[in-house]
Amino acid sequence: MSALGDSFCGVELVSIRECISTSDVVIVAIHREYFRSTLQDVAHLLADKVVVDVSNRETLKVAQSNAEYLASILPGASVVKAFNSVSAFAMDDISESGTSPAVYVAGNDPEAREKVIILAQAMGFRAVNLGLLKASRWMEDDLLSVFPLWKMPIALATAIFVLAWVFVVYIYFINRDKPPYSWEQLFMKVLNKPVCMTAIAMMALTYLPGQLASVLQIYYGTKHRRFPQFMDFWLKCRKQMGLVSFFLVIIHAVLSVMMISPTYYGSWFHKATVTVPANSTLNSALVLTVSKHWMTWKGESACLLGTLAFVLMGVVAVTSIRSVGDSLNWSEWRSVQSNLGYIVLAVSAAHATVMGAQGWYKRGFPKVFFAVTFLSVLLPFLVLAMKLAFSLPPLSGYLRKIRRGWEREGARYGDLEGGGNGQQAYCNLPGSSGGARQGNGDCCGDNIELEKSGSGAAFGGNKNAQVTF
Ligand SMILES: NC(=O)C1=CN([C@@H]2O[C@H](COP(=O)(O)OP(=O)(O)OC[C@H]3O[C@@H](n4cnc5c(N)ncnc54)[C@H](OP(=O)(O)O)[C@@H]3O)[C@@H](O)[C@H]2O)C=CC1
Ligand SMILES: [Fe+3]
Repeated sequence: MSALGDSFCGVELVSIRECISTSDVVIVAIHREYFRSTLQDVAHLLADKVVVDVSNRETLKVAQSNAEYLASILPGASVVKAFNSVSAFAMDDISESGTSPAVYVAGNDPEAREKVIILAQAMGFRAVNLGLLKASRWMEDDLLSVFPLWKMPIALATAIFVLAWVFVVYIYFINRDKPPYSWEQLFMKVLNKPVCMTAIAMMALTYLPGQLASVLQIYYGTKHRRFPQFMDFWLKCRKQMGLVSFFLVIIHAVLSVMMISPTYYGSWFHKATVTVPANSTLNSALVLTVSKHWMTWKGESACLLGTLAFVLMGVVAVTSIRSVGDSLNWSEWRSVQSNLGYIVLAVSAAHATVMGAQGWYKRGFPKVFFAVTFLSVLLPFLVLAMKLAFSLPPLSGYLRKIRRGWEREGARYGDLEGGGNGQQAYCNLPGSSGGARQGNGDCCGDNIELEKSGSGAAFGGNKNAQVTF
């Protein structure tokens, strides 16, 4: 061993027994399958020591985490789960990167946990105390799931897009004797419509669960009841849904700008007409100069509203980046994520309304339901109407009371332990909405107390995701 030790850059190589006898904190850096064979003979030596499990699993959702399994092999030791989310590369890199990655720490013995937190901080990491060892299940699961919060928003956006595309093709190509567009326009002009419909629908769906949560809180008469599981998940995905919407808005804006011309947007431009007098006799060639293709009020206002929506949505999206969000205080973050978010939704709906309103009037009921712009604004206006209703008395005051802990007589508590996201055992998990029981009903997080475990504002996810208590 001493011969080998020279090649370990000053790290002393000793036997397991010697290592244990000379250390207060022992880091077990072996794979789970070797825990028992390696450690059961020295379990008595590890009694009263802090044993750190850094291992990871290969399968999701097991009844017992690696750390809990280790604790069962070492009953006398204080097992703490930590460092499993930090790769060997990150360990090496931390001194140069200038950043401090998070190390999550969980263990049943608070003193042992504190020791490991101090150790992690001394190594340059940002330690996050996750509480009891049960949280190690989440710590191990988390590394195995790939973009868990993106799957639903992307699947939903794809489904809406496909439906919208089929609808657009039907109303413009199949349901018309003389299609208004050529098949050559399928790639931009026609495609841009379902893109726009999907973008605005996703934007509305980002803010809808916050409003539905308000409905549920009023119905329950208390905030101390979990939301249904799908609501909890929906609330958690709002950031991803908002970003999916933003990416679609970028595509819509670029496609629209490329097509802006009287040929593509006839009603946005004044017609340039040349009148040849009926009795004129032309002795020379007639020269027609067609100019003055400036936009009508409709074209200009639609462009203005579209640009405003795009830029403001960019601001909301940028503040959803954690490092940017962290630089804002609570009020600033809330103003952007909630108030500005609803303004973006309203401006986007106004953009589509300006473009379509004349057409809706001409079509009349029920043909108006075949108008792309009309269908696009239904959901946004529903969400905005709900937001308005919950922001005005008497509902605003009633909701505020509920969110500050007041409970209606005969409040519907439901099954407190059922539902939720199954993560309630470890309430302060990063990125979790902490179970829907305290889930913040409102996108805007009207209630700061809720934010500790609440789901934060719509787009930004959970501002206080890293809060530990
Ligand atoms: N590598 C990484 O970036 C990260 C790793 N982890 C976790 O750390 C642990 C170690 O990972 P890593 O170092 O990459 O893996 P390695 O395979 O490189 O190392 C495994 C270690 O386990 C020992 N070992 C192998 N077989 C046995 C056995 N039969 N009995 C006893 N000990 C044995 C090895 O000892 P020997 O040298 O004598 O063969 C070696 O020290 C794993 O649980 C992993 O999940 C966690 C986060 C990041
Ligand atoms: Fe548009």
